[in-house]
Amino acid sequence: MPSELPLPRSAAEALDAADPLRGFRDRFTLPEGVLYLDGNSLGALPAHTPAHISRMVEQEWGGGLIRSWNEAGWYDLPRGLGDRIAPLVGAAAGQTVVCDSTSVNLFKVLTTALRLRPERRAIVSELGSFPTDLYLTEGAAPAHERRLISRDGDTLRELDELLDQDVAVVLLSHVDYRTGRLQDMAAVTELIHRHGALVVWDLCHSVGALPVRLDACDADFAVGCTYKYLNGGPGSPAFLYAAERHHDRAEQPLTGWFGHADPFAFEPGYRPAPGIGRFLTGTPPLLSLAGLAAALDLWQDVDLGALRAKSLALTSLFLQLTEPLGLPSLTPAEPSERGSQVSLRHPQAYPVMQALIERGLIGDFRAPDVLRFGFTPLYLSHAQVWDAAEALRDVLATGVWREPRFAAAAGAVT
Ligand SMILES: Cc1ncc(COP(=O)(O)O)c(C=O)c1O
Ligand SMILES: Nc1c(O)cccc1C(=O)C[C@H](N)C(=O)O
Repeated sequence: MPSELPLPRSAAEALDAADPLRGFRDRFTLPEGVLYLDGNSLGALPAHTPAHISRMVEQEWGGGLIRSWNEAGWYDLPRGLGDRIAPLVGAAAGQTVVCDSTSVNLFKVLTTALRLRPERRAIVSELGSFPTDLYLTEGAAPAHERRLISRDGDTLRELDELLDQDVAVVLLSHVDYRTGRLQDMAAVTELIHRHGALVVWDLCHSVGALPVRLDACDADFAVGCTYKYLNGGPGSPAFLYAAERHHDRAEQPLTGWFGHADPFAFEPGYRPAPGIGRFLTGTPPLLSLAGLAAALDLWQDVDLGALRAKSLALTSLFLQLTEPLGLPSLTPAEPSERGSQVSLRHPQAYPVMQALIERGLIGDFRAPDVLRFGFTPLYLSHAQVWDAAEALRDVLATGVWREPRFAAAAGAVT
C-alpha cells in the first residue's frame, strides 16, 4: 500500500482556483467535516430550500388554503416543473411532467409503449440494472417474453442480436447505477428504432450529472429521479418524458382524474387530457414539489457544458489518485463512457465503506463488493476529491475497517 498519493494536494487546489463552478458550493448547506460523495443517491440541501418550503407552507397553505390551487399555481406545477426540467434533459416544452415516483412512472411509460406495439410480444432490459427497472418489466409485461442484455458488454452488438420483429420495447439506464457506465443514447436509440421497437430511458443517474439530449436522440419515453443530482430533497417526485409524436395515441394505465381532459367536470368516464398531461394520475405532493422548485431555481444558473467538464475532471482525478491502491474499477476508464461516479471493488466493501463514513467520507456500498463514490460538480471541489482519495488510502493502509464495529448490520439501508 503506497504511503502517499501520486499527486500533492496543491495540484487539486490549483484546479479549484480555475473552476468556473466553484461559487455553487456556497449555495448548499453541508455539514462541516463531511466529504459528501453520495449525491448520486440523495442530493445535498440547497441553502435557500428551507425558506422556500417554509414560505410555501405558511403563505400558500396557511394563508391561501384551498385558493392556492389556482392563486399559487399549484394545479399547474406538475407541468410547470416538467418544463423547467426539460432543458436539463434536452426536451422541448410540453413533453415532461413531474409526478409520482420513478418506479410508478416506469410502469406508466412501459405499459404505454407496449400498447403502442400490441402485435409484438417481447421486452428487452438489462441484466444488473437497478432492480426496480427489472421488477417493473415483470409487472408491466407479465405475459411478454423477457430478454436481457448484459451490463458490461457491447450494447449495440448485443441489442442487434436480440432485436427482431417481436420486440416491442427496450428499457435501458442511460448511466448504470452500479458501474457508472454511460450509454450512447443516440446510437442505441437509432438501432432500436431501426428494428421497429420503442425505447424507454432511465435517466436517474444522468439528469443533473451531464447534458442529456432526448429530443435530438429521438427518444420515445424517459423517466428519472429528482432527489439525486437535482437535489430536490428526499423522496421528491420523479419526472416522466414522452415524445410529442406519441401523445395522441398514448394510453397510460393509471387513468386517474389528474390526467383527465376536464377533471373538475367530474364525469363518470375517463377521457385523457391532450398532450403530456395525460400522464398525470392523482393529487401531486405539493410540499415535495416545493423542495424541487427551489432546487430548480439553482439549476437555472448552471452551464451544462461546464458541469460535464468538471464532472469528468473530478472522476478522472479520483481514478488517477486511487489507481495505486490496486482496487479494480468497474467504471470505464474512457471519460466519454462514464457518468459522474466511480465504483471500486473490494472484497470487504461494506466494512471499508463504514470505516470511511466514520472518518467523514460518505459514499455507499452496493452489493456484493462495490465502493461507490458519486461526484456532484456543484458542491464538490478537486481538493475534496484529493481528501477522499487520502481517506481511502489511509483506511486501507491502517486496516481500521477490520474492527468489529464496521461489520454489516442486517437490513440496514445502504
Ligand atoms: C436507475 C434507477 N432507477 C430507478 C430508481 C428508483 O426510483 P424510486 O425508488 O424513486 O422509484 C433508482 C433509485 O432508487 C435508480 O437508481
Ligand atoms: N431511493 C433510495 C432510498 O429510498 C433509500 C436508499 C437509497 C435510495 C436510492 O436512491 C438508491 C439509488 N437509486 C442507487 O443508485 O443505489
